[in-house]
Amino acid sequence: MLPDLRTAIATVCLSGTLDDKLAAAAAAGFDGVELFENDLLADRRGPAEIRERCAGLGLTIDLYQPLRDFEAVPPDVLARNLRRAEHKFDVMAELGVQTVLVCSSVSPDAINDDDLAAEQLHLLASRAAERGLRIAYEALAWGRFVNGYEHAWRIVRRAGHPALGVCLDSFHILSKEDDPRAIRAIPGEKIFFLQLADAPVLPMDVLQWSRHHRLFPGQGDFDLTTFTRNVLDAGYRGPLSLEVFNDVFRQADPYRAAVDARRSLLALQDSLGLLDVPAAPRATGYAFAELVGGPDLASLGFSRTGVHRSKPVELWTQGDARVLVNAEGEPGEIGALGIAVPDPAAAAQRAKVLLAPPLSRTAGPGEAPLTAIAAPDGTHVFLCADDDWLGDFVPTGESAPGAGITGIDHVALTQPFDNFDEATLFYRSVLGLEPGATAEFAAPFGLVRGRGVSGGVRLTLDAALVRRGGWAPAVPSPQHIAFTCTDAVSCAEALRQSGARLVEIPGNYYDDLAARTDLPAERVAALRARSVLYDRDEHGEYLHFYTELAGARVFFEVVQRIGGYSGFGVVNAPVRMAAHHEARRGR
Ligand SMILES: O=C(O)c1ccc(O)c(O)c1
Ligand SMILES: [Mg+2]
Repeated sequence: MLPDLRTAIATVCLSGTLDDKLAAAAAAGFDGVELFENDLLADRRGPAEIRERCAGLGLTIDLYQPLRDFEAVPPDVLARNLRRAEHKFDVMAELGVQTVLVCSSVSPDAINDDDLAAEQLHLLASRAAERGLRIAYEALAWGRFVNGYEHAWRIVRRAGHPALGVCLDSFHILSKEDDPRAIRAIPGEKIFFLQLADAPVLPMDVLQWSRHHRLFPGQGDFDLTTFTRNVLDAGYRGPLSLEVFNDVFRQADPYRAAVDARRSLLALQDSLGLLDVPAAPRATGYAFAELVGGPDLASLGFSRTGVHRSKPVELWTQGDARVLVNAEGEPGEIGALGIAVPDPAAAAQRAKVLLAPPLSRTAGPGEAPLTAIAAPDGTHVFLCADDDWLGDFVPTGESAPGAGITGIDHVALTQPFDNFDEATLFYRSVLGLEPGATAEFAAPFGLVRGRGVSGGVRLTLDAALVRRGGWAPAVPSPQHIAFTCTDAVSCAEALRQSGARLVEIPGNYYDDLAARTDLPAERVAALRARSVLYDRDEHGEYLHFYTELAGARVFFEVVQRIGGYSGFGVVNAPVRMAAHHEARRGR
């Protein structure tokens, strides 16, 4: 039997007043909350009223937090701390919450003495037990003397009180690279609470890292699956609770952030085998990419091979590259992606369980029923079987010779910065695309962060880290479709001949390329003559070139992968961005 674990979220994760947070947590389907003390203090309602409000929303209060700087102090400080704790116990009784979090002391009053810490926590636990309450002791990674979970557990064991246990927080444990396997040595009933947070690995001060950069599970670099499995192996059956301090989430619409949060726990439960959901689809490629408005595809060698039976949509093809051009909507952006999956119904069921917003679509008579969901950036994602959907297009019989484009390599979707991590988790959990390393590069208008996600299809997500003032272009950053070819130099040559508008790359780029690589001079000359960019990694090479902007928000790339090159030519992005800006402004 799979344990049916409850899910909770700390109110500190979400934006707004306490009521905004509670309503959002309930709407996203959480079972409970960790009530952060400051959220209570700022609320006009008394604890009993807040308890009622939570009950009305179907939420339990699973933890009251935090009680700070309690243990291992001189007698006069202890007396003050007990008085403070008694007051909190009164509040907890009214709130109907049983467990309070005590985080390891950071106080200058604290003494480095485990026996004293154990003795004072024992005293606190016995006061709590008199009221039917319990104490969960958590090692903060920056605790003055106690900053590792094994140390906190030693103190709890030494104290030996049934109302005293540990709270395990994945951030404090994984940020220090502590081995989570030792968690299995803790009896499950002594793990009173489990807090989950992911984070990008950042070599920085751990307190700052924790307070600004935590992420929901699946969005960062930590292995939450192995971590949580260890906790469950120990016998813990309490809630899976998110405690994520993040500057962006704290300003985001709490309803949206709560859904993102809940999706992260559903995906984690799935990775642990605890969720009844179809496995992530194994995408087999792009069925199509859909552009809104009409950029010129003929000059790229595409043929208009079909027109939709009932909608103002044309099908343009070249090799296996299929682009739909939709006449309806804001011109010049990527409106939709068609992803080919072996079992669209199963993929749709998974998307539903993982809270992907469904899009209602009307299929005309005889047309293929396609499931579509909305990605966080608004892109419509169609889950397609084989080529069924092609039957919705009436063939035109048109066929141009083509320019050597053979398929779709990747689609690059620019994200609003605030949705970057949400988008990564969406594509990862709903579609089973694995994120690659995050790269940052200096573009003409500031730092850009980018990340590929891939598995059967490749996508890149990028976002400007900040956008301020009126100097940077007001138009949203462009998106692009990258096509594959087998010979980038000859493809660029052919497209140039046929009048395609390709980006011209400055000579400085090639001078530098010759200086930093061992490429033969003729090869550099051939790249230079056609403005083809170059990159390589330990697996292979990447040759690529770009079209000018073909609408307000879109351009095309053509790429040739040689060997097992797995990147996206990110090093070359700033050169391309400068060229696009120049063209937009009028050289
Ligand atoms: O940053 C903090 O102070 C803090 C408080 C409570 C926690 O559970 C925690 O992990 C961190
Ligand atoms: Mg914590």
